[in-house]
Amino acid sequence: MYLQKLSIHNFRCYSSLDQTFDTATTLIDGPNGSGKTALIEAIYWQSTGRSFRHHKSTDLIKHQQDCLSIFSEYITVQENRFKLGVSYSKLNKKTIKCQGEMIHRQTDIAKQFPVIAIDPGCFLWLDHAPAFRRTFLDWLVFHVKPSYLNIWRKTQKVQQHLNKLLKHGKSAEIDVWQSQYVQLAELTHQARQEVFNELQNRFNRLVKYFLPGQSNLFLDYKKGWHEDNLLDVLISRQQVHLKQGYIDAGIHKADLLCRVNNQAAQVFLSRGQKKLLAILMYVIFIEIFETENHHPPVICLDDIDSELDQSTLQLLSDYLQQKNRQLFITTVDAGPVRGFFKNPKVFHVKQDPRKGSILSS
Ligand SMILES: Nc1ncnc2c1ncn2[C@@H]1O[C@H](COP(=O)(O)OP(=O)(O)OP(=O)(O)O)[C@@H](O)[C@H]1O
Repeated sequence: MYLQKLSIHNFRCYSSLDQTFDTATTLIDGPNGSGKTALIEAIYWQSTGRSFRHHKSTDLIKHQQDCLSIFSEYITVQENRFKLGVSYSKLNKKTIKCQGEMIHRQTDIAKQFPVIAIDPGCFLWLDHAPAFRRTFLDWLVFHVKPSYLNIWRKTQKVQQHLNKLLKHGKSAEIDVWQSQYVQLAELTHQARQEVFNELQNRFNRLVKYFLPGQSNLFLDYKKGWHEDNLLDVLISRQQVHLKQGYIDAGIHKADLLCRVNNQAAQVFLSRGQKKLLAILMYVIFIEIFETENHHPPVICLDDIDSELDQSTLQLLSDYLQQKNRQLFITTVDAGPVRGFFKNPKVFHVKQDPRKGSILSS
């Protein structure tokens, strides 16, 4: 599946854009603030309903406009054409249409037209708070095990209720809810552990390939409680939990830890190595996604070249270009990076005072 046509109206700095692409890598270059990221953000937002820059959707509407819309045409491996249109107005009204039919759930679109974005926020994978890596792991588990979403939601609900009881000191009910929480937390942990094992295998393989000098780099999964039995932990800490009004051990404390020689990797690795490692985590996600879904997602990589040296860039671009993946890559200057890709299509973005951002080849 690849994105062949894209029309953007009133999305951030774009008033109107109509562009066709092919399966070759698309390099988008231009000065700071010209609209490179906004272009891949539009592709990502249309599929997922979210911006990777964590802004409210209303911020995406071009200033002084009331509504944005994005139309695209995807071509499947069997050469079938799918027309997709998403519009969003300041009144929070969103309309999604596929082949002219109204679609009510964004997740149906995200599944059918998957787009994965790797942006500078992702590059801080190691430096982010644990919640970021936990969400990353959960995101991976949701894709591998669709039933996980249900378990995860139930666990969150029971945990919220348990915390409410602790806050109001309702000790009589706590035991029952604690046991229920432990059962669900164990299921959540098991699913995370299984997917983590797969993640770890792939991580070890990719580190050997991309960072051969870092043979002491290890990825670990912390489940969120220290002892084997979570119930024992909750019972022994109940007085503390009653005092603070919440449990401090459980699935909300899980994390992925990366170590070099038993030292936290984030304090040891260079900025470029940390960026590469972060990209590798998303490469693993892409690989696992492809294994589960049998087709590659569209990959958007923002600001690829900063902090990566030439040989790393070559390795990475060779790796990403396998399996007919469609890549959209932004860079301030395509000149030095175009040689890393097979016949890339280069587009230049610039701001026009009247028309907003415009694209030229
Ligand atoms: N809702 C909006 N309406 C109009 N313009 C906007 C809106 N939101 C953001 N912009 C502008 O869009 C422009 C493009 O931003 P974008 O992040 O895409 O630039 P970029 O080319 O990726 O820059 P950099 O190289 O610095 O990362 C910016 O100048 C920004 O001020």
